[in-house]
Amino acid sequence: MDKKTVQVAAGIIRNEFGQIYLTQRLEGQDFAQSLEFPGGKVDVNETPEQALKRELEEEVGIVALNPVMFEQFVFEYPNKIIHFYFYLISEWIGEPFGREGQEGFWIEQLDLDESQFPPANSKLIQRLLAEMNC
Ligand SMILES: Nc1nc2c([nH]c(=O)n2[C@H]2C[C@H](O)[C@@H](COP(=O)(O)OP(=O)(O)OP(=O)(O)O)O2)c(=O)[nH]1
Ligand SMILES: [Mg+2]
Repeated sequence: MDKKTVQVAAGIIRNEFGQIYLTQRLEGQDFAQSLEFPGGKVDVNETPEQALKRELEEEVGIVALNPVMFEQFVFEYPNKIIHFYFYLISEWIGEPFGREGQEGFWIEQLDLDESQFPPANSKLIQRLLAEMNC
């Protein structure tokens, strides 16, 4: 059977101190306990940016302002293919929190650790780390 392809939009929420807001995936979700950039699947009739804004309200309770496309890529998992849209969010309304009961916290960009994320995130994490080393 062909693998299904889904689109996922997620936000790299970065504050004025250069810290990034991460959440931890919940038990029962795929990649449970992995860290993630908040976000989720793009619904039908939705653009990735609309999905991003909806997911960030639902998951971490913020209204994202002026999201900037950071990276898009396709990653093939054993059971599905995901087209990712990662946006950088530097402006928002509200204070992010784990609105669905998940853990959430701020981390220094330099302290990102790809081993704590799902495999699809590796290159993105490397890019964010490299930004800090130039
Ligand atoms: N949000 C997010 N998802 C990621 C990241 N890395 C990664 O591989 N994923 C995968 C995990 C999931 O298979 C998929 C995102 O789907 P999701 O479970 O967040 O979707 P959703 O919020 O719409 O949740 P649901 O309603 O389907 O439960 O992308 C990431 O950094 N952020
Ligand atoms: Mg999600």
